[in-house]
Amino acid sequence: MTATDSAPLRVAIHRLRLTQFRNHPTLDIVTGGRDVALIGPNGAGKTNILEAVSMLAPGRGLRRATLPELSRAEGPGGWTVSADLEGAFGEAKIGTGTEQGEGEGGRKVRINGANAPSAGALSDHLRIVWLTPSMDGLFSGSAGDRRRFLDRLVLAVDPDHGTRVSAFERALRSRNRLLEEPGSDPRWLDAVEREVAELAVATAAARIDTVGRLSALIAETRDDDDAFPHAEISLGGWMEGEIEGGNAADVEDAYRGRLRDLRNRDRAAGRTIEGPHASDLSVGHGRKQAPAARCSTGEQKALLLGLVLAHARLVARLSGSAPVALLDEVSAHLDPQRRRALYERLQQLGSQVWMTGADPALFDSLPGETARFAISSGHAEPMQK
Ligand SMILES: Nc1ncnc2c1ncn2[C@@H]1O[C@H](COP(=O)(O)OP(=O)(O)OP(=O)(O)O)[C@@H](O)[C@H]1O
Repeated sequence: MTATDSAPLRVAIHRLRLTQFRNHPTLDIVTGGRDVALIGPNGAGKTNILEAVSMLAPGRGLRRATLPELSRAEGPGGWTVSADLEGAFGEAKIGTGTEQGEGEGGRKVRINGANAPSAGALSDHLRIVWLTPSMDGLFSGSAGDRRRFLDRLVLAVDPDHGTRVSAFERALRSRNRLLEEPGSDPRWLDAVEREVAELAVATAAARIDTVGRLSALIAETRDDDDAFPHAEISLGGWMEGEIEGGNAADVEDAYRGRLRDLRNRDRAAGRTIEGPHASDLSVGHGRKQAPAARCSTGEQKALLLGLVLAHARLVARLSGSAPVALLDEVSAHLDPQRRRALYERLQQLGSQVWMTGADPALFDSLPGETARFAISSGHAEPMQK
């Protein structure tokens, strides 16, 4: 850590309870605030537990599942996840879930026994970051996957971002529908385009803010001998360029003008072609001065880890508390030196780390005390080292 970082507070989950979540009818894990290793064969339900923890943050969780998908297929419908924490405000109890038959509606959130207005309130108590095998192809995959990855980074910093992006996507869908309707009233289109433009600029501005802060932190802490190479990141898109060079209200007006001018083209395409829903996060390998997509598989993995670590540090710096880090199957794909470097980095930050793996030996070289559990459907059996 640099001198500019005051030590972030460790916020740890001391006890996690699930009911009717994926393959777990019930589950009770007492961690004592230590790092956690979830060990078990394929299909035991390890990732499901990390996914349950990820629901203790705003947004859709680490698999982007719908709420009904989370409830146990053989169960009555509805699910809950709750946790006892020790952190920023001393002890806290937070929980979320859906009730039987209400899976399609919103999820409920409870904090210290009272209903909270939205999932955003969870961020006052806990921030969460994660790394999963599905993120491996991020740099060579679709721009949409990178946007969703970026939106997740923004959400961990700015809890309102999820609502903003959802509202923007809803407004875009309304515009696309209106364009399709023959003879739709242009005044309706004007009104919807005003909303689209406002939400588009707010979405792009929040992304630019996080990318700017993350780039600055990476530049400030960069070390060319690091096990995790530094990434060079930027956002590409018409609107992003305009916002960086000008003022948000002007960009909103300009975008509204473009939407009006391009109605016929968008009508023919059946969608709105331009806007932040078409932007891309570009990532380069700083030391090699090469686009990430052109790096080897191992280099891409190290780059992604470096990015996730830098983001965890940014979250800690901005919120004052270290995020809980969920690492799904990360150990199995790293050489022992990098594995150790990753844990040490997260420990320095103060993060409670939740890891999964099929082989207990993967966790033998971990510094610090780790609570190990043998996982099977509905059971978490404490294990000795
Ligand atoms: N809604 C659901 N209801 C019941 N079971 C489910 C539900 N969703 C997923 N499962 C089951 O959960 C199991 C997968 O759990 P999970 O992905 O957590 O496994 P894992 O222990 O991480 O395995 P791996 O090591 O292969 O990644 C599968 O057997 C799957 O069929």
